[in-house]
Amino acid sequence: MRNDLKIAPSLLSANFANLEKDLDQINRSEADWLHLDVMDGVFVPNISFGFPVLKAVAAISKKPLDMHLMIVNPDKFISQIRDLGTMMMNVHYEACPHLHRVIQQIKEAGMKAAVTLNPATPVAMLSDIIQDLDMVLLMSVNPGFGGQEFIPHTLNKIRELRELRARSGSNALIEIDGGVNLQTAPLLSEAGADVLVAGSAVFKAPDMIEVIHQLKNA
Ligand SMILES: O=C(CO)[C@@H](O)[C@H](O)COP(=O)(O)O
Repeated sequence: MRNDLKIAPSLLSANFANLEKDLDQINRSEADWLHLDVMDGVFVPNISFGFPVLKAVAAISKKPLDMHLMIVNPDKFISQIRDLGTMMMNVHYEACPHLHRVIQQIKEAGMKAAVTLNPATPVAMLSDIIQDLDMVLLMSVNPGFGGQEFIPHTLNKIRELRELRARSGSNALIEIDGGVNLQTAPLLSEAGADVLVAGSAVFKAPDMIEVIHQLKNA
């Protein structure tokens, strides 16, 4: 069994009427990071939460913040994201025509930098940037909503990404987001994922702390 698999619960599936209670469970769990999905209604067909909520969450989260920006022009918000105490800033390949510049700006701001790929974007698109990345996030559903079904082709993409990573000498972690649960987590772990994001599998469970423990041991 691996002992290095990281779990990042996605707040999108939390009870927004009682965020403090849900965050207390995450704080007391074996979760490694807290995953925060910011949506703008333009890049994805949904709107989630913005800076007022992020500030309140950052103030009580004891887990490092893994910020997933599903927005156009994410470079406009780098300093505001950094000021929240963000550990990792994820931007979408599909949203950044000047990706190299954005990655450098994120790192200069003192955060780790990650690039996210939508399900239809090939891993090969990262061949000229992977050496600069701390992480690659592969979407295993189309971004915008929690509770969707896992796209099995993601398993092939993980294997391709591992090959690209090895060829380029990159240390980028591989994170998977969408449809992660107790059935898919062992497959993802075996394929070589380093970080699993789980929304509904965690926040809709009767015992969040126990589910996180089980995912961690997938
Ligand atoms: O980025 C997203 C959705 O766009 C995810 O982070 C979801 O929040 C994952 O939810 P589940 O598929 O685990 O319910």
